[in-house]
Parts: sequence; structure tokens; C-alpha cells
Amino acid sequence: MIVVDDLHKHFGGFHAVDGASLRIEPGSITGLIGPNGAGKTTLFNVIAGVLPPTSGRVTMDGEDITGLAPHTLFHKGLLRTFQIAHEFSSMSCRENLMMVPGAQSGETLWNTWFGRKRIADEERALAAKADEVLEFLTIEHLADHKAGQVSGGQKKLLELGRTMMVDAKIVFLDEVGAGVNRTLLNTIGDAILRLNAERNYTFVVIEHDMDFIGKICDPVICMAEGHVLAEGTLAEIKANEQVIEAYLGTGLKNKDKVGA
Ligand SMILES: Nc1ncnc2c1ncn2[C@@H]1O[C@H](COP(=O)(O)OP(=O)(O)OP(=O)(O)O)[C@@H](O)[C@H]1O
Repeated sequence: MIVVDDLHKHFGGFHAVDGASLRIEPGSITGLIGPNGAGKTTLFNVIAGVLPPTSGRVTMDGEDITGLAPHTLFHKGLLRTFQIAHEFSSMSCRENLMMVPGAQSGETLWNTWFGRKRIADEERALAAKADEVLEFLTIEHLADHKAGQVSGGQKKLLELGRTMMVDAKIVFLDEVGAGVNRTLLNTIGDAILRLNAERNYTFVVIEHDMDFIGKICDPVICMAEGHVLAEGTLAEIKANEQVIEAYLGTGLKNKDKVGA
């Protein structure tokens, strides 16, 4: 379980995260919603070690993980997906998966001098694993395509695939649906549900598309002005007065988004 206790992240005098407290239950797919600027991405970045907190505490299964570096959290199975780095865009989708740190034992000097056969065996195993991941995500036909040339939605699937190359326990997904067509969004939603059901992944999902949130997330946590306003099913959240006010406060466009 991830427990976030009274977390603050200030940028100068601006309190982007302002006393956020929440729990992420193991095995859940938790949705994180809230009007633009509510602090959702900043909260993600602080939990995932991308930004240091101003104050507050984050624990994972009782262990204090506040402010740990992303690679340390990565080895503990806590991952935040990132866009495919520019320098990997000319590599194939399969190679992108094979490059995930931690998936291979590493090119140490010892391996290079004495372990050529081992490296070759390992590379074959990694390629097979990458192909299995691509098949799971129903994008096996893209194995040899350059990562930079696949569609936005397919890139999102590839980002999800990178978490499958290591033993991810908890995965933070930021706006998976942004710019993705409905069919691919459904494929992404199905992959998340299957990873949760079949491989015991815990997910925390930031997304503005309420249909998507409603289809895959329970519970849903709503943030506004840097802290948690409400938690419950999407239906409960939509009926919550404070939530409606928070969305109304940011204009009719956002109000429509929560369907209030
Ligand atoms: N590095 C930064 N420096 C200064 N202010 C920042 C920084 N990062 C974020 N902010 C501000 O903090 C607030 C929260 O931003 P954040 O991106 O966390 O919100 P969000 O809920 O993810 O919004 P959205 O749904 O629009 O992506 C915003 O007002 C933003 O301008």
C-alpha cells in the first residue's frame, strides 16, 4: 500500500500540492481526477521521485520512500511511465522494450570479456520477452517499426509495455488518453484491466476522460487546489457538491468534463 501523508510541494510561493493525503490500495486501479492545475501531475512527480517534496511523507508497504530517486523506486517496482525518449525514437518497438533498465543484467566489463555466449542467450530471452509483451498489448505487428513512427496511442501502449519488462508492482499513468482515438483508448483500458487482473499490477491513473475513468477505475480520488477533495466511485464523486463546485470554479468547460 502507498500512503501519502500531508504532502506539500511549493514552487516559490505557489502551493501546487498543498497537504495531500491519500492511500493507494494494492491491487486497485485508482483514478486521480480534478480540474486543470489541481496538482495531480505534481503529486505524481513527487511520489515517483521526479520532484523532491517540500514536506510530508510517502510510504510504500510501511517503508518510508519520501524523496527517493526514480531509479531507486523503479527497483522497488514503483514506476511512472514516460514518453519514449527522443534518442530511442529511431529504434524499433522491440528494441525499445529490450532497453528498459533492469530488464537485462547489464554490460559489465566481465560480461563483455567472458560472457559473450551468456549475453547472446540473454538477448534472445529479452527479445522473446519483448515479443510476448507486444503480443499481450496486441501490437505485435509493430515489433520492427521505429518507435518514433507509431501513432500516439501505440506509443502509450509501448510505454505501458516498458513497465511489463520489469516486475512493476505499482504503475503511475499520466493522461494515457490524451490525443488517443477511442479504439486505441479501449485497447489501453483493456490492457490495464488485464494487467491488474492477471498480473496483479496496481495502477494510479490521471485522466480527464470520465468514460475511461468510469470503465477502469475504482476508487476515484478527486483533487483540487493541491489537496484531496473526495474519494469514492465515479458516481459518488460526480454527485459530490465540493467536486461540482471545484469544477464549476474553473469554468463550464471543466464542469462538462466531470459530467456534473
Ligand atoms: N515546475 C513548476 N514551476 C512552477 N509552477 C508549477 C510547476 N509545475 C507545476 N506548476 C503549477 O502547479 C499547478 C499544478 O500543476 P499540475 O500540472 O500538477 O496540475 P494538474 O492537476 O496535473 O493539471 P492538468 O490536469 O492541467 O495537467 C499549476 O498551477 C502549475 O502551473
